[in-house]
Amino acid sequence: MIGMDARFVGIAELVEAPSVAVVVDVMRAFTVAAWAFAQGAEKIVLSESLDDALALKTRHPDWVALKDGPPAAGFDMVNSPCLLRAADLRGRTVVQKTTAGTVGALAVKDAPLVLCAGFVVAEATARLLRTRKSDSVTFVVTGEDGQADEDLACAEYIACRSTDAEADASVFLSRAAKSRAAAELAEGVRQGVHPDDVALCLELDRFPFAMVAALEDSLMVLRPCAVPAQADAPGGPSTLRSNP
Ligand SMILES: O=C(O)[C@H](CS(=O)(=O)O)OP(=O)(O)O
Ligand SMILES: [Mg+2]
Repeated sequence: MIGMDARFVGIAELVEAPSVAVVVDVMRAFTVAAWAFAQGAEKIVLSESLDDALALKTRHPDWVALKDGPPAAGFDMVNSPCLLRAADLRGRTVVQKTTAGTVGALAVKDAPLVLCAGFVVAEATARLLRTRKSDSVTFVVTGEDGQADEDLACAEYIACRSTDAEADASVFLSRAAKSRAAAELAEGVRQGVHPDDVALCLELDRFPFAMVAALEDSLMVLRPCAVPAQADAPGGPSTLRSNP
C-alpha cells in the first residue's frame, strides 16, 4: 500500500465515527484481551461500566467478569496479562471493563471497522490494514488523554508497518518501555498487577491474530481475526476468517 492518512487522537478528540479505527491500549487492556483469546476465550464483551459488567455477569453466570485496578466483589479476574495467562478460558465469554482501552473501543462503536491492538498483535493488525488497503485510519491513543507514549508508540509503529512491512520496532518498543504506565506498573503504583505484566505487554507479535470489535445485539464484542501471513503478498489470499 502506498501512503496512508493516519490520524492519532485521544478519546476526547473523537467527533465522528472514523471509517477505520485502531484502538490502542498496550498497558494493559488489549494485551490482556489477546491473552484471553490465547487461553481459549470465544469472545470479549467490552462493557460500558462496572455496573453493566456485573449485570451481564448476573444474567450470564458462566461469563468471566474482568476489571482493572484491585480485585472487587462480583469480578472473577483483574486486568493483568500474567495473572490471566494461567486461566483456562476455553469457550468462555469474558466481560472486560477498564479505564482506558474498553472506553476507547466503545467511543468508536459506530465505525465500520474497529481493531483493538497492542504490540502483541501489531503485525497482524498492520497486515489486516495492508490487506484492506485502508487509505485513512484513525488510531485512538487511549491512555492519558491521548498522550500515553506506550500507546502512541504502538500506534505509530502499526501505522509504519501498514505501509512498510520492514519497519523496525526497536525504537517504538523502547519508548513504550520508558513510558509512565510502564513505570507505574513496575513501581506498584497501579493495582491488580503482576511483576511480569510490563514485559508481557512489550512482547512484539506474540500472537498471530488481529482483534476486531463490532456491535452484536447492542453489545460491543471483540473477537480474534486470523490474518493469513501471505494475505497481503502479491497474488496471495485476501479472505479473512472474520468479515471485517
Ligand atoms: O489496567 C490498566 O493497566 C489500566 C488501568 S490503571 O491505569 O492501571 O488503573 O487500564 P487500561 O484500560 O488497561 O489502560
Ligand atoms: Mg492503558
